[in-house]
Amino acid sequence: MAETGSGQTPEFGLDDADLAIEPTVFGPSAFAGKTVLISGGAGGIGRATAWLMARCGAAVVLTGRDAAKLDAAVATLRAAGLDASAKPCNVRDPASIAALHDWIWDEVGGLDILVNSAGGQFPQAAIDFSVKGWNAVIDTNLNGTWYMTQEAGRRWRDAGRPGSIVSIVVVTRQGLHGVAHSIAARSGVIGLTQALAVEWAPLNIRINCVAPGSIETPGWRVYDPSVIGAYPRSNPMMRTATSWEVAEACAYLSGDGARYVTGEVLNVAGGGQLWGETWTIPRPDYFNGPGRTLRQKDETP
Ligand SMILES: CCCCCCCCCCC/C=C/C(=O)SCCNC(=O)CCNC(=O)[C@H](O)C(C)(C)COP(=O)(O)OP(=O)(O)OC[C@H]1O[C@@H](n2cnc3c(N)ncnc32)[C@H](O)[C@@H]1OP(=O)(O)O
Ligand SMILES: NC(=O)C1=CN([C@@H]2O[C@H](COP(=O)(O)OP(=O)(O)OC[C@H]3O[C@@H](n4cnc5c(N)ncnc54)[C@H](OP(=O)(O)O)[C@@H]3O)[C@@H](O)[C@H]2O)C=CC1
Repeated sequence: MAETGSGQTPEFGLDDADLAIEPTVFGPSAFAGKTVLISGGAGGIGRATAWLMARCGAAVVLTGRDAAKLDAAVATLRAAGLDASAKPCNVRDPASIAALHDWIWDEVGGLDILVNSAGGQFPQAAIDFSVKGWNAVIDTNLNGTWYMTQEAGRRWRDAGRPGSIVSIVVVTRQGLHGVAHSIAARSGVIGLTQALAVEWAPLNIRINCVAPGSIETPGWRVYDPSVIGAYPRSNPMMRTATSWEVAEACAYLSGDGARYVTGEVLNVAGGGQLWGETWTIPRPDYFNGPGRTLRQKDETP
């Protein structure tokens, strides 16, 4: 784990020095002339996506709540000769999203691609969720993604320009436990994506999701080391992955290579979506027993 250009040492994941040189399948002008807005752009996956697309010629605009974190990320991108800027915004606040888009359309010259990577949750047994905790996760991941998506869609419609959106979700169908609030929110984002893929096709707007598996990023700080230790075994490839591996999926789906793809969820999870279960809290004892045969069905597990 190395120092970031911002002087911060991330606990997990690639730093800016890594992101500046990671090899990519995309050519240096794959995103030339494109402006890409990335929420969560100073976080793990968002930052990797910013580096990848900027290295491929895009003007990247980062957003998130923490202005200092954004400024540091932009400084290292610019120091590498890349086109980057930032403006803080809370995705839970539609007014701050409108202000961000005003700035992008007035000062940056418009938008081509939106990557919704702002998000997260905390690990907790669902039965213990507080109302505030539930609302924080739903508001960030479902409402926040919707507010950002709707604002981008309206601007593209009004400008008569095409657009492309990629929203980062989680693998909802199988195997991720201890984050039921997030599964609920992300299932909403996936349903929204499928609905909008149809409604917005006439507007020439494509919309897709990427569902990452175990990706080492600073966001992992909220998980207990004992559960993080099991993440390499959360998929048949038996490893965790880098934010770069998710960034390449975002670049594919948002770019011209996916021009006939809309309404999809691309799992970038090493096959984890077909595998066993993963816990973000310690696995309850109930699931650690041998299980019961039919003859034993009335016994305590
Ligand atoms: C099947 C294949 C899949 C395999 C996958 C395998 C491995 C998966 C790895 C884990 C899965 C996902 C990982 C990630 O997504 S990591 C990257 C994302 N980053 C984060 O999650 C960072 C932390 N989360 C956040 O910052 C969230 O955005 C959050 C919504 C929690 C932040 O909101 P806010 O800033 O408003 O948070 P507050 O601190 O103000 O809290 C608001 C209330 O929320 C409750 N809360 C918060 N934290 C906890 C906690 N740790 N425990 C219990 N409750 C919590 C609480 O009510 C807060 O209010 P109070 O502070 O007043 O009590
Ligand atoms: N890492 C993993 O293993 C996995 C991650 N994911 C998902 O991928 C996405 C990116 O995660 P990752 O990069 O790992 O996590 P990080 O925590 O590193 O990045 C998330 C970013 O979201 C921003 N953010 C959070 N809340 C808000 C808000 N209300 N408004 C604006 N920005 C906000 C944060 O910036 P700031 O604090 O400045 O607001 C932060 O930089 C998340 O949705 C995450 O849940 C899904 C599956 C697995």
